[in-house]
Amino acid sequence: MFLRFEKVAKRFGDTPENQFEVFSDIDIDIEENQFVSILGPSGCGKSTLLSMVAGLEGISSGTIQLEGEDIDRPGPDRGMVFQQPSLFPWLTVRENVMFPLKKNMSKKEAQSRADHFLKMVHLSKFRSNYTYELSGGMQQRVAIARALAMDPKVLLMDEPFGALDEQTRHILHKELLSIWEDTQKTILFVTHSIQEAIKLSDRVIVMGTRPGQIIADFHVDAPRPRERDDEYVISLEKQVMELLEKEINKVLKEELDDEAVSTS
Ligand SMILES: Nc1ncnc2c1ncn2[C@@H]1O[C@H](COP(=O)(O)OP(=O)(O)OP(=O)(O)O)[C@@H](O)[C@H]1O
Repeated sequence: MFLRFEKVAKRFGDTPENQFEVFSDIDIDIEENQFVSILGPSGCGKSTLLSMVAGLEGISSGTIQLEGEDIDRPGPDRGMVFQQPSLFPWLTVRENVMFPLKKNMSKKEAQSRADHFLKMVHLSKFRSNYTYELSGGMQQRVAIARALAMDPKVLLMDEPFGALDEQTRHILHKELLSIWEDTQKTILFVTHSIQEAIKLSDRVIVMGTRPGQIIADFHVDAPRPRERDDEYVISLEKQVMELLEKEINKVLKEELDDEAVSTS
């Protein structure tokens, strides 16, 4: 299997008294080139799971393997895109994309690689601009180009379009799908949007909470581009919504109960 999660658990806290388990027994098998989204109520551990694949967060027990190798640290085979593009404002667009490349190749090679990926995200004209001169959507495209330029095997995206307006998000959905088709990357994509997950992905994994676990794994069996008024899409949206609503209500109820105890 290309990317395999086996009995993965995450606990925070360093003493038995303050330890809490975000999730346990997470098993997921992801094939190469698959586009997989992860949905779930706030706090169920979506970002933590992605950070563990990135090697930024330790694994408490279980294993995550990429092509049979245990993941235990960050590496160039995994590229991450966050909700905030986190670019260097003192560098130009091109220099931002070149930045992580310079360690492994000559300046000339890094430049030509950066230009290739800036073309892919339609930002060639802006390569000499500073990133603060760009809109939020354009900055996110720079972050995507930067992650792709490292030629990772897996692209990890944590709510990459969450802070963007609907129109920009729509454009970037189209761009991301076209990049995915061209580059054949495996994508793991965290989102809060059911529509976004169904529109983009081959699979939609739904996480529940308390305890964190996988409660559903939908294979989206519809050709792209997917229209929102397509009957299949509507029915899948409804199924996912019902599941998520139950989980969100569970979280709300626990939070209200906790509040009642702490104020009584
Ligand atoms: N470094 C940390 N130390 C302690 N607890 C943490 C740490 N990082 C995350 N948590 C906790 O772990 C749980 C899962 O957090 P995480 O951010 O992964 O959830 P999420 O599903 O991505 O949430 P959201 O949808 O709101 O972004 C939360 O209760 C959070 O408070």
